[in-house]
Amino acid sequence: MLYVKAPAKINLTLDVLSKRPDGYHEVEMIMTTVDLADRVGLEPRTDQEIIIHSTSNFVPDDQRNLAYQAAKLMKDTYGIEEGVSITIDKQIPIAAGLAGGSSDAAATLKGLNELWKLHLSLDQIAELGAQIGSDVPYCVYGGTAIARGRGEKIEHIGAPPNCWVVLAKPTIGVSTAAVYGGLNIDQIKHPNTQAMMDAISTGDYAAMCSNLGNVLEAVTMELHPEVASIKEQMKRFGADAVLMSGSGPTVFGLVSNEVRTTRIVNGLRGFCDEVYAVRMLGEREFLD
Ligand SMILES: C[C@](O)(CO)[C@H](O)COP(=O)(O)OP(=O)(O)OC[C@H]1O[C@@H](n2ccc(N)nc2=O)[C@H](O)[C@@H]1O
Ligand SMILES: Nc1ncnc2c1ncn2[C@@H]1O[C@H](COP(=O)(O)OP(=O)(O)OP(=O)(O)O)[C@@H](O)[C@H]1O
Repeated sequence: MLYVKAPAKINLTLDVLSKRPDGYHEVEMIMTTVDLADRVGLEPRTDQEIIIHSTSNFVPDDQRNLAYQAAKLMKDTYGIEEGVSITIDKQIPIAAGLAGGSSDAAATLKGLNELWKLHLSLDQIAELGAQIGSDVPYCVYGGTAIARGRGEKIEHIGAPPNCWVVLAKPTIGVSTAAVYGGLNIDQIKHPNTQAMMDAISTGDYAAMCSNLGNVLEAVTMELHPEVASIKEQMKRFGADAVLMSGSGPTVFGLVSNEVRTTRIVNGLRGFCDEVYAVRMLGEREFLD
């Protein structure tokens, strides 16, 4: 069995620039990987089947699974005459805005590249991944990056200043399509992406905190007021800055010290079932 780590991401910024004729939105967003990860196991099969086993009952075990779609795409593109059993040890909350499914798909593509000895570069794998979902190319590389286009154009940047990240996911799941669909482009309050880039490149933690921003947050909060109340709680318990990740509903808080991190996690446990304290993984070379 070949095991591949599939880490979650958070969005430090998420801006929407325009709506495209193909129905997607032109985005500009800074993402970074955190050390909360699924583990994807790949085992070759002599038949042609792609079989999914997952530790979660809430993840589909058929062609709707993004890991299944990744394996099918790779098999069809390169004419592979064998199958694969894929085991997903699910640790990342589902439909959370943390790119769990996209990361499983990216890990599957990277693992099958080895298992099937395809010798593809990361760039080639990322290009394949874009056919599965907008977040998959970023997940193929991981680390810290600014993504543009519909999310598939990736430019790597340095690691953010070191801190703790508290993640809290309300029990609701969110449909990404519904959130983008609810966005009113004319009323967007754009985050300052350049200021966030500068904060990261100079290692300025306070500036990173004050420049967090996500234009989808207001849309998801309107649909799910729980998101606003978790943000409030997290601030009240002492986070330095709080934001919703991706299309939500997971809220993350940045915290500079460990004692306060523990206090926030313990405080939130009363309000929220899924709470985690994690670190940013920063640069790509620290991922494995
Ligand atoms: C919210 C984010 O997670 C932020 O990283 C991503 O933008 C969404 O990435 P994803 O879940 O991989 O999205 P996809 O599976 O490609 O698209 C799901 C749906 O979201 C909407 N969508 C997605 C990406 C984008 N740039 N514009 C969009 O309008 C579309 O309605 C699309 O049908
Ligand atoms: N391997 C997978 N893991 C989790 N969900 C999956 C997977 N494959 C397909 N799905 C489906 O995708 C939906 C979205 O789940 P996912 O956890 O990827 O959302 P997300 O974290 O919001 O992703 P993103 O941030 O990329 O929008 C789920 O409702 C689930 O039915």
